[in-house]
Amino acid sequence: MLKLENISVIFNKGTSLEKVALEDFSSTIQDGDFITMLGSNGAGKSTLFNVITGALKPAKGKIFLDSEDITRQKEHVRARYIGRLFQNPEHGTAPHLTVEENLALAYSSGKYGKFSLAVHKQDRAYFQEKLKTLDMGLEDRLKTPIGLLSGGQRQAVALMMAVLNPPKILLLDEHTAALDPKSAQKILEITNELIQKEHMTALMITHNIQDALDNGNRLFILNEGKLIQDMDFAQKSKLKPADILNYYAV
Ligand SMILES: Nc1ncnc2c1ncn2[C@@H]1O[C@H](COP(=O)(O)OP(=O)(O)OP(=O)(O)O)[C@@H](O)[C@H]1O
Repeated sequence: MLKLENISVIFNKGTSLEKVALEDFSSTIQDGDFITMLGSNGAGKSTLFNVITGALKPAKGKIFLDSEDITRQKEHVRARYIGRLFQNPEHGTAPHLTVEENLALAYSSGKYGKFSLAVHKQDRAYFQEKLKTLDMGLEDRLKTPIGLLSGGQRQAVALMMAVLNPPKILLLDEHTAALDPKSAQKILEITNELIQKEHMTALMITHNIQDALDNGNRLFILNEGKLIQDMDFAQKSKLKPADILNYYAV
């Protein structure tokens, strides 16, 4: 369980550029929840992710993981149980390193406690087996520099890197937005499969209303730093994209 209690984030406090990015944000996220998140540009969605990962310290409020207060816990410590994927598949992968070296980097940090490019024989077999489940032929591209892959292929590897040591919490920050519709659909399918198989708790930011309605068991809508809607599966299942538009800032 991840509990956010009265979280506020204020940028440039006390200056003419002061911006309240999150205001008294509270929510309890249950284990196994897959929450899709919508909201206007600047609503505070990425800020919320930054608070969860520890990249940003809130001005006010507390975060609990189960019963542990992690508000002051450093980002690198939280990285052991939080995975994050970004819009741009280039973010989080090293273009000049091969597919297997990128996977080794991600895997070694969790398994051996330090980053290493060395690809152990048994790990190579494990990477191949994992890539095969993507059904994109990537198991035959282990020696290809990742920068030579297409955006969709690269995002699939990035997703695999994020879950090689399955995190408790997976944060998806518009991770299909830069992909063509077919690749985006494929990555979403794989995302759903991995979340279920590894029993992860996930939050997914998207600007695609249909994707927000079709995926997950819960929907957050943010506006001006506040959680203005928190819908369960039954509530969101009744909605059509047009209904959601009413919640956007004009
Ligand atoms: N480092 C920062 N310094 C100052 N202001 C910031 C900073 N980061 C975010 N903001 C501001 O905080 C507000 C929330 O930004 P945030 O990136 O969380 O929005 P978002 O909902 O993710 O938007 P988008 O959909 O455009 O990605 C915005 O007004 C943004 O300009």
